[in-house]
Amino acid sequence: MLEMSNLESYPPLFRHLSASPDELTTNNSMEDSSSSSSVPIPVVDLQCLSLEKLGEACKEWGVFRLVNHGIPPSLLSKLEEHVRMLFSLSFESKQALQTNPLSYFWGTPVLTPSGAALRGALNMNWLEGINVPLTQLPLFQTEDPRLEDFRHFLEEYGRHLSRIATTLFEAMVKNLNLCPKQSECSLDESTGFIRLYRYPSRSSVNKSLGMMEHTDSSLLSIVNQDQVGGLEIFKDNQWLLVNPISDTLLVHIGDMMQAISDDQYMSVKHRVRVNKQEERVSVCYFVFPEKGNVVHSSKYKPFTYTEFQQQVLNDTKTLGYKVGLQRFKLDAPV
Ligand SMILES: O=C(O)CCC(=O)C(=O)O
Ligand SMILES: [Fe+2]
Repeated sequence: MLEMSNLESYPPLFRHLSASPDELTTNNSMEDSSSSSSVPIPVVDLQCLSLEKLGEACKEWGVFRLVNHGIPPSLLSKLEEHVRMLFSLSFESKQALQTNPLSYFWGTPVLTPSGAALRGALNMNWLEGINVPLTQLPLFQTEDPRLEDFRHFLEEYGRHLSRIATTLFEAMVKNLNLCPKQSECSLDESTGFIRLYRYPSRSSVNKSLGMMEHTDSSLLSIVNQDQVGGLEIFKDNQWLLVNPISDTLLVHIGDMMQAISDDQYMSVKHRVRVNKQEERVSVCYFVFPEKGNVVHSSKYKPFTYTEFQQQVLNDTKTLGYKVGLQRFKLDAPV
């Protein structure tokens, strides 16, 4: 059940579903067991960056922990504090953020900006989020000093993330030894955006996903999760829990990076499990190729990120899920 004290901060549909748990019996195949033991996710040190270790992690796992990333721990904890504060605002106040460059969403936003296109409550992500396009953050005007502080923290965090993503991308391009045509497709810092998430706790339902399984469409995604945990990656046919480690970031290879690398790097499938007792927050950064850049690969038809994104949107609307890179395989049906 959602916390009573905080009830007015949740979207009305969540309050309703929480009161009648049977409606959210998902078909998300949560029966498969998930190991709660810590898994040996590779660790990459940004200060002493080894191309070999980085390459191995991207090829075998598609995900790694990043240490010595240069973000002060005090900034990370301030950010988490402010994310919690922001989500604890009333549902109406969060909806009002919509008028700023920020946008507030909940459930499964691709399908349902307003919650209208849900097929019952099946497959609904049990989360609320705030989308922050970093280049537009200076336009965020507020009279509320707490939100003003929040903007500053986000701006500072965004600068760190741009630096980290660029450093990692350049190292990956070196590690892959791409031919000039492949390396034409480059990371565009101005595409970077941050998503803040809150996954409400859900003690009354046994089987529930906060976010359904997916791969990210980005070049790289960088996740900063709190100590509650719940993020799982799919490897060797099983779901593995990614235990949170404080002051450590998690970097995912996205679909665009997989395509550029000729499938040498893997865009890792992942999902988020809801915690029964505690709500979880995370701060995720995504970055993409330059708009007009064509992805050239021996495995895929040439395509731009804009075309990819359009295809994902069409598939999500018509099929209810993302097909992803398979659509662009050289031998894919037209
Ligand atoms: O909240 C998380 O830890 C992961 C979120 C995620 O996978 C995404 O936004 O694509
Ligand atoms: Fe993701």
